[in-house]
Amino acid sequence: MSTQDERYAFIAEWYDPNAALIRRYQFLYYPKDNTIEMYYVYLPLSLFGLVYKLLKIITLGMIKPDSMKKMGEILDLIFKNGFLITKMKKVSLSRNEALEFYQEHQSKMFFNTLIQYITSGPVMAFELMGENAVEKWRNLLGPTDSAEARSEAPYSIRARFGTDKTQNACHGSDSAASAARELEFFFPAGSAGRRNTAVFSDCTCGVIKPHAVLSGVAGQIINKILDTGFEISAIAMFHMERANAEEFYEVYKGVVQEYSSMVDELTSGPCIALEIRAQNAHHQFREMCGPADPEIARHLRPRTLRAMYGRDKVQNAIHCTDLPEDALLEVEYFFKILDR
Ligand SMILES: Nc1ncnc2c1ncn2[C@@H]1O[C@H](COP(=O)(O)OP(=O)(O)OP(=O)(O)O)[C@@H](O)[C@H]1O
Repeated sequence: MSTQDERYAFIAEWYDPNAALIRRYQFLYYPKDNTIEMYYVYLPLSLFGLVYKLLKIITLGMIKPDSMKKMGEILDLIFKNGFLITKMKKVSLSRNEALEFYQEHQSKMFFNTLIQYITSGPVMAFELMGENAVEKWRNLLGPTDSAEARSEAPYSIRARFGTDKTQNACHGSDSAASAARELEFFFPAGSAGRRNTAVFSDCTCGVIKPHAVLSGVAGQIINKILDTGFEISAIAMFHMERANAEEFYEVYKGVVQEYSSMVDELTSGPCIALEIRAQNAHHQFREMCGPADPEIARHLRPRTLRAMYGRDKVQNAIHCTDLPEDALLEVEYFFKILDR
């Protein structure tokens, strides 16, 4: 081949969060005129499913009722162990939903106890992505029995947060096939899935921004919010469309210079929306977030979330509702309108 005909071919993969699949592209680079060509490599959905299964790169994780108060620490461990969380939602399972989810255990002696336990309070389901995710997540969980976990795998999640054989902190799919079924149970393709747990009263809205989620500090932020005594009554991950982000930030349009950059940031990756409850939630939570500019926050209020996790006025770690009268509207925007 002459240098005139020379070309370099690359396969690039991009995880499309809206479609929840990996899109594959072929790039061709032609040195003779410095041009590129790009082709979308089409694989039917079923084949993508197969690829997922073969590579075992996604799995379902769930924080069980006994460990929901440790949600922040558990999420932090997940990020530190190199997983990507691509979907997440706090839900309350009804008895029928629990029976369906744990159908494979219906003949077991412990079945009734298990159903009672898993419906005793809200749980948090999440999709985890990473190399060999099914096995890696099960290893991080440790043995089923928390006591055994403490002696055999002392750094595992069940050793650290579990109580006994039933109350063992977290669940993980046991195979790629179970992962596919369980992910479909919580996050069915083409619909919002299980109902979120928002209560829409005495609340305010918090949104952990994409830069903070992508840099792996969302667990620490959630931990601090819980430690301060706020209730996180609803939580879900969103991948915002531009039109939605513009609508959400509508009140800042023409008022705040950074409006367009704020929209860019909110659409740059996954964000985590929270319904925060407390007495005087709006005021208290704003106090905890601190001044909008992290530089100012670091000088004046160094223990606030923006001082600790913010980078600049746009990437300031967390959004909190400005005006008390907008608090419920913002919570409704995420948990009634976007998560229908
Ligand atoms: N012997 C038991 N006594 C009481 N509860 C049990 C017992 N064995 C299992 N369980 C409960 O049932 C769940 C499902 O049991 P399974 O055998 O699938 O364990 P696992 O695969 O380690 O856990 P999980 O499916 O939740 O990830 C356990 O996580 C635990 O909550």
